[in-house]
Amino acid sequence: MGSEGKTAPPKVVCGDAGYVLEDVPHLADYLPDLPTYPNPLQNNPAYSVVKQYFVNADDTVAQKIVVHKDSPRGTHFRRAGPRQRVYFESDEVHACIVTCGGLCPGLNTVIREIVCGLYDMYGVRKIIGIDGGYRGFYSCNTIDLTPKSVNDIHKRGGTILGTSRGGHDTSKIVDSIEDRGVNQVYIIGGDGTQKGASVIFEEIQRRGLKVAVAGIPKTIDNDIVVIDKSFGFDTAVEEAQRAINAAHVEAESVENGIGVVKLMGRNSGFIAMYATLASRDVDCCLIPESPFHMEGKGGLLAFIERRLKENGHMVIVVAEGAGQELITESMRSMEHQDASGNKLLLDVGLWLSHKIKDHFARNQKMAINLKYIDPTYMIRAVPSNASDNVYCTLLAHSALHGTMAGYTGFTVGPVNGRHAYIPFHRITEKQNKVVITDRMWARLLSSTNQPSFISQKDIEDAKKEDEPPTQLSDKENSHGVGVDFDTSAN
Ligand SMILES: Nc1ncnc2c1ncn2[C@@H]1O[C@H](COP(=O)(O)OP(=O)(O)O)[C@@H](O)[C@H]1O
Ligand SMILES: O=P(O)(O)OC[C@H]1O[C@](O)(COP(=O)(O)O)[C@@H](O)[C@@H]1O
Ligand SMILES: [Mg+2]
Repeated sequence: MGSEGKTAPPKVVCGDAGYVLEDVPHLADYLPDLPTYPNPLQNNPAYSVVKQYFVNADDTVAQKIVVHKDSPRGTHFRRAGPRQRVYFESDEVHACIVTCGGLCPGLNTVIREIVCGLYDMYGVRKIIGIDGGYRGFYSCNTIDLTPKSVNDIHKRGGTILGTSRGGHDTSKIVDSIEDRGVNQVYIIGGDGTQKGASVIFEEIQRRGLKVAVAGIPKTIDNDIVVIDKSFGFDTAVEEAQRAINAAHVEAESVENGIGVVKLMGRNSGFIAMYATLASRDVDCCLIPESPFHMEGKGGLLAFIERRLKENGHMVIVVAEGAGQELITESMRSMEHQDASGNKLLLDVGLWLSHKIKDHFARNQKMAINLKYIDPTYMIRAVPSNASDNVYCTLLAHSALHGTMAGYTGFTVGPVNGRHAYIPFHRITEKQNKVVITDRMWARLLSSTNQPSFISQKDIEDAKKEDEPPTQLSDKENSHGVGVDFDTSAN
């Protein structure tokens, strides 16, 4: 089937005034003679009345929206949405959906909306779910998915398909795709999953198969670059408020009360930062991007003493990846990894709680009353909130419009509020991190009045970096927290 060849280089198109399109692959790139069909949406009673429903073939989305008079137009991505012509007939499509990596609110909503979208908009009838992440591709069990079977799943946390870490064997996965006759693969997962999706796509292309591969970015940590934010993040921040409120109530009810709340965030502290900014009850927020120290003037312990003297209580929010180097210094280093190769973290919340208790007990300066709350999995296991549900729907629709139109090897997501198809390599080349020399972290520091722990070297390093901004980093181009999604064309 088709011509077998090497992996194609990234598709980059340059235009006038510094315009660059970082395009995504298309089935026609390696299968040039594929037939096309009119998009069945043009006869769909709900959608046919929409003015300009189909996306113009040349529409692209700018990565940078704040520009200066003379600045080049910069990087663009192909705009997501339905096309006039599609590369699959309805009864030809055999789609599969897989969820990988850690849980995240909204996984079930994305699954539901892919199934219902393919059924209702494109008349697709063959959709299966892969059981338990990538390794499910080489088990016999698959789950038949219909609008009826997925009808209520968005009200539940987790993923009805199950998930796993590790177990990615590219050629076995593609063998399974080929053997089952699957021709559209929807892969929902984080940075690790998108790396896996990228190599699956490359192998499919190498074998010359008419199989479209779409990635839907999932990460509660919001550590995926380029896109405005990831689904489930808002829900997580909202759910974290309950834990912070509990910590605050406990802390202010006793003399010298300290509430320590640990939140998720392996390498990126977005949940902790936004939960802190939203709550206003937090006195100190510790994230992986901002190394801190305990002892001495300007250290965390001195700050705690000061805040307790001023207010009589305090709340500390700590992201799970914060202070790892401090813990490994004081314990024997344990370099363990999970099945996907992610570093296993030491419990910073417990460590911090012991350190604080020990400090006040040793110095006998004041009696403290510390409560440690670890709501991490409770925050991850809840169903998505209303706004994440709508966002998940748009992601699912953008993904299936893309595959029906023959695009492949892409991740879908909002870039400056407009959904775009982004090549895998742009999503997987680095992680999205809180930039501690940006305005958003400054807002946090000013709201908590905690020590910044930022050294002159951090400031110099940040100045040297000249990278395109990401949305939540609140650099020049970002929207900050709120992203107004244009729902009209997704
Ligand atoms: N570099 C990689 N190449 C291929 N597969 C990968 C890669 N990194 C991770 N994976 C696979 O992706 C899946 C999820 O990865 P993981 O890091 O656990 O979660 P997440 O996708 O949420 O970041 C696992 O099955 C893992 O084997
Ligand atoms: O206990 P698990 O399932 O390995 O998950 C823990 C990890 O999952 C996360 O919430 C999200 O990580 P992924 O996006 O890689 O799934 C991390 O913050 C956390 O370290
Ligand atoms: Mg990850």
